[in-house]
Amino acid sequence: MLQMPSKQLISAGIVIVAAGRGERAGSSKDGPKQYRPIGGTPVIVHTLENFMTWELATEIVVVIHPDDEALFAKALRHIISATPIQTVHGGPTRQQSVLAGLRYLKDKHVSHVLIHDAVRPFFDHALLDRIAESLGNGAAAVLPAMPVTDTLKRADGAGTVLTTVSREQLYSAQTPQSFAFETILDAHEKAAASGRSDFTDDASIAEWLGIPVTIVEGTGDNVKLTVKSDIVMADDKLSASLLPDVRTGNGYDVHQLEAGDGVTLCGVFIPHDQKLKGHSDADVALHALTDALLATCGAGDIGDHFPPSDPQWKGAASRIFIEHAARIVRERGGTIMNADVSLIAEAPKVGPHREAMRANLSEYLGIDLERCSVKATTNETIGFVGRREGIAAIATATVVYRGRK
Ligand SMILES: Nc1ccn([C@@H]2O[C@H](COP(=O)(O)OP(=O)(O)OP(=O)(O)O)[C@@H](O)[C@H]2O)c(=O)n1
Ligand SMILES: C[C@](O)(CO)[C@H](O)COP(=O)(O)O
Repeated sequence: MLQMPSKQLISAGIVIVAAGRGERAGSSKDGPKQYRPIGGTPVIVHTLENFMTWELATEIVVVIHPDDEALFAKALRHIISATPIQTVHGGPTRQQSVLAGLRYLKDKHVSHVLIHDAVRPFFDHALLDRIAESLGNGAAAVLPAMPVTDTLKRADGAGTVLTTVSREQLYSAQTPQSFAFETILDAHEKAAASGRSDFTDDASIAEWLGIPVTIVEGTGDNVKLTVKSDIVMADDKLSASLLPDVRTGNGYDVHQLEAGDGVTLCGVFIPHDQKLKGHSDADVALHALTDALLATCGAGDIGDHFPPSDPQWKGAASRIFIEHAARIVRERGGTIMNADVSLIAEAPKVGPHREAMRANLSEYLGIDLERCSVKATTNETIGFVGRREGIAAIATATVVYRGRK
């Protein structure tokens, strides 16, 4: 007779707790740590996709904070699968959030439940299968854990070591902690009724009631993203496996010359017997470079952002325009790698001012001087440039955006 693998005997509800505030990770414009991008995608999306592609997951509920509705909806836009995801609101402690998720699953006919921290995105299906196998073999409570490998110290509040603690028999607890559904729901209800809300994991609630907890081997990668450096490390790890997304943009601009006292090029004023005509300071070089930057992320051109018809830009320093473009690039995940400007002018001479111009670009764009280049050529006395009727500029920007898998 064909034997079913014991993991197939379970129908697994999944509770993903994501209602924490992530205080230890510090604040960020992306919201609490579960919504911060790693490798370009919010942490919680990695976690969700990992469960959604596991064959035994029958029902997934995500426990979110009431303030995070919009953040969660935005994160979901990264998910291609049509699998519906339910949400419920969590409570002030992890324990209360888990109970909210378990209560949601009450009438969903799942035999077992896997309870997981949203901020542990790096588990794999092999771990889930080990857990399911153990549950299928009759374990009431399964804890993925790793033996402690560091030497452990107990210290006083001032940071002085009091003693070395033996690591024998010590394990570091991970999630998903997994249970026979009715058993853990009942245990959580009892813990809540007792007035306790300080259990930091679900296995400890089972232990509190004398329910045996079986350890299965966790994975070294299944770390909880707790502090800021955990998130930086996770981002580096994922970003390294992404394809580089290098984009170049070019820009071109011309301004007419008329009688005057000097021209401003790359933010440097050069005394001259002519000036450039324009609505702003007519810095043709910065205008071309602004367009080049905007072109790396399809953000239109300088006129879209600073219409010449708008009186507020009359006489404006073009530094405003280029800093605005650099900000847009950064907001869209870009890192400016190189900025290259070629000026085409019969006069004045650019050479003596070139280093000052590069220094300005470096300051405006917030990048190293060696990534900023300014070159100049005459037009060999021909054409409108050669007749000193105008100055032209061509610019190229190179930007690396966060890559894609
Ligand atoms: N009231 C809470 C507290 C925590 N969690 C979730 O439980 C997991 C446990 O991770 P933890 O690092 O403790 O998260 P936070 O409580 O957010 O972190 P902190 O203590 O630094 O504020 C996280 O996915 C977190 O969102 C939750 O759902 N509800
Ligand atoms: C559930 C848990 O992730 C297992 O390691 C952990 O107990 C959460 O505890 P924390 O104190 O909220 O970090």
